[in-house]
Amino acid sequence: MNATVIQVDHAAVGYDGRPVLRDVSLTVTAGEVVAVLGANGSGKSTLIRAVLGLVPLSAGSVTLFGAPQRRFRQWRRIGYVPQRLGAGSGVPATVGEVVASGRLARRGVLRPAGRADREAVAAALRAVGLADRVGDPVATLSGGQQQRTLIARALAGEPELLILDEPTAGVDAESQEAFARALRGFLAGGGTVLLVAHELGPLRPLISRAVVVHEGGVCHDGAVPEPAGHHAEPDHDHVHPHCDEEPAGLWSI
Ligand SMILES: Nc1ncnc2c1ncn2[C@@H]1O[C@H](COP(=O)(O)OP(=O)(O)OP(=O)(O)O)[C@@H](O)[C@H]1O
Repeated sequence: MNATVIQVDHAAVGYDGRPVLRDVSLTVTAGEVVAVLGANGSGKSTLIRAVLGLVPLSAGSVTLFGAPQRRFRQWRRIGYVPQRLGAGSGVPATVGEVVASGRLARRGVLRPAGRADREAVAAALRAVGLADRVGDPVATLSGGQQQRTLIARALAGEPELLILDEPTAGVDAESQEAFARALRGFLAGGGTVLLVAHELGPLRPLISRAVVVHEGGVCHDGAVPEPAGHHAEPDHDHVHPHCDEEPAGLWSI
């Protein structure tokens, strides 16, 4: 059996005392691609922030690579792509600089970039199809290309686990395909993925398991729900996860 990469046991999270997640348990093993699905505001981002220790648990526990999260120090084993940078973040950095920043945790800020760093940055840019944009300011890229830049930054750190918050939301078809290709390469190298998604699109065949969050709890953990009803056309791949005990219709996401 593959090693456990993420284990969440009976976790509860709240903001300012308001509960958002309650009694959530989740296991991700090496080589899996687990998609977290659910309606807006159901707590998907909160769940992955809790896995990363970016929000504290009010109950339960998180284990990363077999270590209790509060004692875990090997953060370079994890690449994180947060939800989209707001438009006009004002960052004048070039694509190459942003991707190179993904090497910092590996090389230490004070050591100059070496050949391995440069090669990792070049490989990550090729993986997302942006090698020809290396010198361009990030602000001049489309939203989808900016998202690919953030994915390349995470890949450049050569992580074992990628955690992605809606990597394809509002991203054009070309960027979605580029992302699916990059993910395939990452998986072929033995990587593990936890991602939040609304539309699976070209990612669908890569997903090994879906976890559906509803009203702060996990109501489904298993096969990827099929697109339903009039959304079933091939070009419309919204996911409509249902839970047995819930009436249909509550689930549109
Ligand atoms: N930093 C915060 N402070 C206070 N409340 C928050 C914070 N972040 C999220 N929330 C609230 O927690 C709930 C869950 O939010 P979360 O972002 O986890 O949902 P989500 O499922 O990822 O939603 P979406 O699909 O819209 O991204 C929402 O009601 C949200 O308003």
